[in-house]
Amino acid sequence: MVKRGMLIVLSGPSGVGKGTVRKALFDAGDTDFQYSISMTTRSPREGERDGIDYFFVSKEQFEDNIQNGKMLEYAKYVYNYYGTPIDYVNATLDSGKDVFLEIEVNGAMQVRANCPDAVFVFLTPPDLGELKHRLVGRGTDDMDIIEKRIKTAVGEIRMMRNYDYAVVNDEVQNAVERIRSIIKSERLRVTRVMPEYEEMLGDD
Ligand SMILES: Nc1ncnc2c1ncn2[C@@H]1O[C@H](COP(=O)(O)OP(=O)(O)OP(=O)(O)O)[C@@H](O)[C@H]1O
Ligand SMILES: Nc1nc2c(ncn2[C@@H]2O[C@H](COP(=O)(O)O)[C@@H](O)[C@H]2O)c(=O)[nH]1
Repeated sequence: MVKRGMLIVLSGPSGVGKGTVRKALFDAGDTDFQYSISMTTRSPREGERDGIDYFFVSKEQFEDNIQNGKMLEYAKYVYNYYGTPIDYVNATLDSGKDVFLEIEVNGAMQVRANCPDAVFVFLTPPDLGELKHRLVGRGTDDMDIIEKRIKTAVGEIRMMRNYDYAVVNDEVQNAVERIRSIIKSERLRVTRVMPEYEEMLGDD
């Protein structure tokens, strides 16, 4: 029987650096996670491509997907829907591959309720001043949206207590190393390793 893959969920406020850290981790090439592309009703930013950065859909299409049970989780975040298509995640985990989700906190808590074996990592900024600096520096959002994202961030950081691990993104490489060591120890979790021994020992 194929051993089901590991599901890792990376959350943290907008602008903390989730995408940057995830790309650095993937680019290093020593982990083999499959990135789950999210669906959103947000308009594409300059340079973003449909089916690569997100699946960009209308509000009606997104709500249809919710009604038809096609989302593993979803949330409304600063005027738009964001969510994880369920079929890709299930098919990939069933094939034995590991899956990486990069999502906000309300969606992550839905995953927590439905996927107890998943690993939950919260990426934190060194402080709120630095978070704002990163959001402004990224140059993708108007100032009123940035203010809303910062305001939302305060509540999101309070949710950190519901995660398994907290990782500070001070330097990208440090954050990557911390996540790498979390993955390494999670692979040794007894509940993940035990089924192999149960198979080896048989029924007695
Ligand atoms: N450790 C870091 N030090 C300084 N700048 C960083 C660091 N990590 C990321 N950044 C910068 O912060 C900005 C936001 O990063 P990124 O887009 O990866 O955040 P995010 O958490 O994925 O945001 P969102 O949730 O909105 O997609 C980018 O300009 C990125 O280059
Ligand atoms: N609950 C979910 N949140 C998601 C998903 N994909 C992205 N996100 C989060 O939304 C905000 C805003 O993203 P942005 O691209 O507009 O900056 C950010 O926190 C993302 O992590 C998802 O599938 N589900």
